[in-house]
Amino acid sequence: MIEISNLSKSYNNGAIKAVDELNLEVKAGEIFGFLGPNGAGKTTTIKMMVGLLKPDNGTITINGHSVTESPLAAKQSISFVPDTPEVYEKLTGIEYLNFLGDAYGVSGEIRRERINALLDLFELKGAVSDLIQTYSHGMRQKIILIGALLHEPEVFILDEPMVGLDPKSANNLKNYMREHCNKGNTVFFSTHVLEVAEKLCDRIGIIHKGKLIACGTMAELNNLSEDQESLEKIFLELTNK
Ligand SMILES: Nc1ncnc2c1ncn2[C@@H]1O[C@H](COP(=O)(O)OP(=O)(O)OP(=O)(O)O)[C@@H](O)[C@H]1O
Repeated sequence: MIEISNLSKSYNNGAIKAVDELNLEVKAGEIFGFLGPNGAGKTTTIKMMVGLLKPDNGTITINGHSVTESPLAAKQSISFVPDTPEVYEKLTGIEYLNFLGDAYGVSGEIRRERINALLDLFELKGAVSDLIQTYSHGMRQKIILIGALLHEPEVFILDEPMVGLDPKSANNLKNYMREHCNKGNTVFFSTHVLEVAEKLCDRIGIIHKGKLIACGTMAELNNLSEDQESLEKIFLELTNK
């Protein structure tokens, strides 16, 4: 469960208000899609949620733990997939996964089983002994996803996760997200792919110029728009105001 209250963040000594008094709640068992135009404040919000940026104001609580007051407890239940697949290039895929298994305390048979299943799911088994520096963009994205899923996070946070994935892997990831939430976990992800958000998410939030301008189920968002045709139409109407 994620609770965000009055969250704000500025850059350049206040000249750029990236996130402005954001309030948001995502319940256990929900897939939440975070949408917004370029520069709206999605990545800044996500970086504060995972403890990579300090908020100017407001609070973020993950499964009851404040990200700023109890960062270790909060981070233990999070996995984060950033929008740029930067990863230790001098490790092989399997060395990287074992490193994360050690960091998150996933050991023995469970580690082996999960790594095998996830490598099969994302079709990366053939490359797992190669150095990550030889991986393509999509392969790097996949090894980061596998590493992030290794400890079966209660709260799975992803910044534009479909970018660089081939259609089959993207589909496998979407199915995984749904199964993960069906077990009572939470998924929060940002995307520009409105079709994915419309089909996959239980609820959607739209951020524009740092402010949450809409939030709800597709049915609730439909009620905010004169043109109830598609999420694309609703998004364009709301963010053009
Ligand atoms: N390190 C930084 N220093 C100064 N300004 C920044 C910094 N990072 C982001 N910004 C600004 O903050 C605002 C929000 O940026 P952010 O990256 O959070 O948007 P976003 O919604 O993730 O955009 P995109 O969809 O393009 O990835 C933008 O105006 C951006 O220029």
